[in-house]
Amino acid sequence: MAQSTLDSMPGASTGTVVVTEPLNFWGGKRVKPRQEKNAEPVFEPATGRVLCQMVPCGAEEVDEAIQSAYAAYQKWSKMAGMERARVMLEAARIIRERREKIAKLEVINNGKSIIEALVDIDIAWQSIEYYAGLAGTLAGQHIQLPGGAFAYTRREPLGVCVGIGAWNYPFQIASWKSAPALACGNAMVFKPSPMTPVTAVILAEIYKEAGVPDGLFCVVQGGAETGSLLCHHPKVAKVSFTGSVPTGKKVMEMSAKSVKQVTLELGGKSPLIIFKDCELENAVKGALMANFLTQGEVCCNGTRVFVQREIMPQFLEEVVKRTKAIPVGDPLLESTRMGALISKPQLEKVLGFVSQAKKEGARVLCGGDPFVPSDPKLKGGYFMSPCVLDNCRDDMTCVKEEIFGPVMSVLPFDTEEEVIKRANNTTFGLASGVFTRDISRAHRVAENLEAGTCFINNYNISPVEVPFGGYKMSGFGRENGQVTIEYYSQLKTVVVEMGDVESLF
Ligand SMILES: NC(=O)C1=CN([C@@H]2O[C@H](COP(=O)(O)OP(=O)(O)OC[C@H]3O[C@@H](n4cnc5c(N)ncnc54)[C@H](O)[C@@H]3O)[C@@H](O)[C@H]2O)C=CC1
Ligand SMILES: C[N+](C)(C)CCCC(=O)O
Repeated sequence: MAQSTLDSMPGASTGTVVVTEPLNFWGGKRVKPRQEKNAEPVFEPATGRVLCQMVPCGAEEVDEAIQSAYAAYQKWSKMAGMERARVMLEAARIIRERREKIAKLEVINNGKSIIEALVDIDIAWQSIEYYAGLAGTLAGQHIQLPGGAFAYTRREPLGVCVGIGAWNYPFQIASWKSAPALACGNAMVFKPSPMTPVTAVILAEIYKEAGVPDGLFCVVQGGAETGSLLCHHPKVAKVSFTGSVPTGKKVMEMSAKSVKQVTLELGGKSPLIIFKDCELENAVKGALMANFLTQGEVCCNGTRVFVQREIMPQFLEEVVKRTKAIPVGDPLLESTRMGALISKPQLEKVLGFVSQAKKEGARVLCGGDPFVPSDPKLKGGYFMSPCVLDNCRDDMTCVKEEIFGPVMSVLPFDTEEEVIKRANNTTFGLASGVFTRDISRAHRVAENLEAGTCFINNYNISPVEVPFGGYKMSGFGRENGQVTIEYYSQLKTVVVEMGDVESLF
């Protein structure tokens, strides 16, 4: 049953797959929803067809999943880091072996191109492999005290952690959250976005197959209500959330009631600054990478592209030429470079941003329209042509708000000082980028930008060794890199007396 969705993948094409297996997972197996009455249809973005039903978990189901995670945590946390590492390495190996099938299912549910989904799945197993490597290195400190006394610290897990995911990187987000959690000895209950429910449960099955105790990685389906049940549950020690700023604030508020730790990966409106001394072809490629991955539905996208005035004409000519050449269409074809947006409302929202931009005086240099591919089966898909906006000003809606679609806003600038001020004039602070051949300038700009990441002469690469996370309202806490161990563990201090107690009483 479990394997059957994946097993049907090799021959699957767009418009053919229906998922009927239960999508919840706890106690080491898939679990049928208790009542189907609140089922919501899940759509295949490339066709608009119903892919499956998502049935939200209620309070009893959430509690069952958390209890099962807690039981697994008690076993897993007692194992040596090296033993946990071995299981995690096996999980990474299985994902690598099934990468094509998992990527295909991800495409069918998310709409992104297969070429990107394969990279996503690779980054997912790499993250599990990376944290497996760290699991055996967790250690404390030994501190000498007077009179032979000493103290030592232990790095201990938190307990049951909750992961709440967005729909743009469904499998990758589940892996990025569970890998450091599991490496530290925690269990995780993961809730995917209700729009992309089908691949998290595949990860749960793979962890099980690799040998984790039953319940260690659970999946509960649902939306806001299920999410808030998770954030309120007394047995949950931490919530790691990826999504929008308004929901992130609610998650933090709910978690505060029982003092749960929180990691928030929220939205952005990141600046990409292109100086006239850049290598122009690389800067243009960087701008495309910064805006058009996953149909522009990426939180760290560099959607405010500041271009130094002297090179604006050449930049625009090249960026428009390349944007017009992006093959949009069937996301399962290897030649496709842009697939369908996640949903009809999201498509309408993004097109709404483009028409608002026009009203406010922006000029559409290309794209920004609904796109109907010639293949009849894609007629109901949520496609649009990637868009470049010129004549933008800092006060325009398209420059201030996160669009989450394939829309690049280009803004001219004159001086470094001016562009830093304008780049930082936002409540977001997730990422940033700079293209220049002047190395001092590159590092000076990186220092002065208020963002959790700055890419120099590239954009949107995400090696798992490198920490990722926001400044300002883009959130706090980090994912990936060594530092994330600190966000999934706590330090215990043990103080040891070797002599007599000197009592004041
Ligand atoms: N930073 C990022 O990676 C992402 C940002 N976004 C932004 O958010 C916008 C809306 O997308 P949504 O998927 O609706 O984002 P969202 O922030 O509403 O949802 C993200 C996750 O939180 C869950 N959730 C919703 N309400 C909750 C609550 N009250 N308590 C606990 N969990 C809750 C959702 O079910 C989903 O799993 C997008 O248009 C985009 O601007 C969306 C997805 C990813
Ligand atoms: C993989 N990467 C860097 C393109 C995006 C990851 C952040 C997100 O969830 O949007």
